[in-house]
Amino acid sequence: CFNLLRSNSSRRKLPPGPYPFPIIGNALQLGQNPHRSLAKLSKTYGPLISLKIGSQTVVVASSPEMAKEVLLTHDHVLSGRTLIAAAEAQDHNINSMAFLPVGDAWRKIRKICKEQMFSTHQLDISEGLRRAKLQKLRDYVNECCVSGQAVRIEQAAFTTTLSLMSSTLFSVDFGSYDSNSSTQEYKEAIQGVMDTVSTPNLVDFFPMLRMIDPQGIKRRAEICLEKLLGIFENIINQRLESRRNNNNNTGGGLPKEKDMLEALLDLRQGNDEYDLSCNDIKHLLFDLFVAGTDTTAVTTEWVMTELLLNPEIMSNAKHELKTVVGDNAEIRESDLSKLSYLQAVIKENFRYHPTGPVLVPHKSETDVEINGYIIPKDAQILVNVWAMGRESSLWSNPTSFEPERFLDNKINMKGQDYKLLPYGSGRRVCPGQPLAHRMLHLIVATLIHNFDWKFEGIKGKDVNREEKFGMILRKGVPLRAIPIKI
Ligand code: HEM
Repeated sequence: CFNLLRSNSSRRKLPPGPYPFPIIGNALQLGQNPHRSLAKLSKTYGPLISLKIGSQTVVVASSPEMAKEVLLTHDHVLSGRTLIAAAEAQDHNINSMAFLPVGDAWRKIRKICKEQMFSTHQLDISEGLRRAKLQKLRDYVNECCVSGQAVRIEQAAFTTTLSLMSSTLFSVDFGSYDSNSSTQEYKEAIQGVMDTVSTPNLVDFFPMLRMIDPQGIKRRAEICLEKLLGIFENIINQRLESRRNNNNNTGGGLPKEKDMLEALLDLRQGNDEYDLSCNDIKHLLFDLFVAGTDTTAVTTEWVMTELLLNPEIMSNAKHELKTVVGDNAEIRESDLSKLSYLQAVIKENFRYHPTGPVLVPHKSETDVEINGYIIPKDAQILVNVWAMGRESSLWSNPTSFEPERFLDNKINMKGQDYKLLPYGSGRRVCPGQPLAHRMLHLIVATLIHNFDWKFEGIKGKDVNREEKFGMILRKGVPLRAIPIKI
């Protein structure tokens, strides 16, 4: 009885929201597209709402003001992560930057990422590793031109990001455009991990089911994580071996790799502040690899879809590339800052098709008061950036793709403009953004500077903007397009 009274009184102070059904709470109200259902609910109940999913309280912020409250004003207590069963596979949760609570271990990894791995200096010295991989993309699309074959854009973008990421991280090329190659295996493992962390798991909402794992999600996660972590362990061991051999070779060994693994291993020497164990490095490579590959590939597919659906915008972007890059097939990373129209296209894409529609869920570490409402300790916090991108009070013609809206303003994507937050903001902001920015612009620029594109099939019939919800918002129907050599 005491508990009942308590839950009723705390319910009164919670942000408003639909009344929860017993046991399941509001689960059925979320449907296939929770980002859209939550956007609708926020129209009824306001920009800060609360729901119950099983035993979990979920709070959703859907306006720039509420996003700022969550990600800036109260960021220090709202930057936790809800522990989900899938993340416990291979003890990843206790080693992972993406799942560790904000504390010393997490801070150390973030500092290394910011200052050492994703610094402009480190990215500049690893540029050469990426250049050759874009040549491979051009070669592949050229072959498709010759054979008149359509390119499955998400597949090609995935292979390219896999190639760019594995080269940047440890100078091994995992990406091959040959459909029978091991690329498919990596893809399955990476997307397997993404699926296991995105699929709503009953266990996470009804903890008493933990032992049973009724959907088998934890078991699947164990398989995918074991596979990828095993690959990274081998790569680290081989690199340690070759560093030892190089040190023993007094006549000057092989030139040092310029990749991030080498930078991480160099840092360990006599530097406690940056000292990560091999186990830490293995889990870090895993996080970067999984968080960086699929996100960038899916975003590329959305950008290409919009460019194909909007021929005038495609033509403007091509014209800018011709002016800045000239007839060179190769786009240099130093060209990117001069491509303001292309940058506007990518921003507009993030507004319209944010890759993480509700960011990655945060968790409140204590009770917090926002706008007179209590966000209880351990609540899951979502920021519905998808809803903000479609809000007509924030954007004119929100359902129309208009990169021009970003040409005359200084809105950036670094987390300072709360109406455009594709990488989040505050303590948990995406650490890989500087690399993502380069990869994304390079892949799109390479595809459109060197080729014309036309839809396979009839425009409008086969190509649409249907979405498939998950931690990443995928295209419902994959884009296939036919390249034409310019
Ligand atoms: C289009 C590309 C990308 C997008 C849209 C994106 C977006 C995001 C978002 C929204 C978050 C969650 C922020 C939050 O919790 O509030 C995040 C976290 C993260 N991202 Fe990215 N990301 C991208 C690419 C990358 C790349 C290339 C890497 C690494 C190489 C990366 C590594 C990470 C990691 C490790 C986290 C978790 C950080 C933490 O919890 O402390 N991401 N990203």
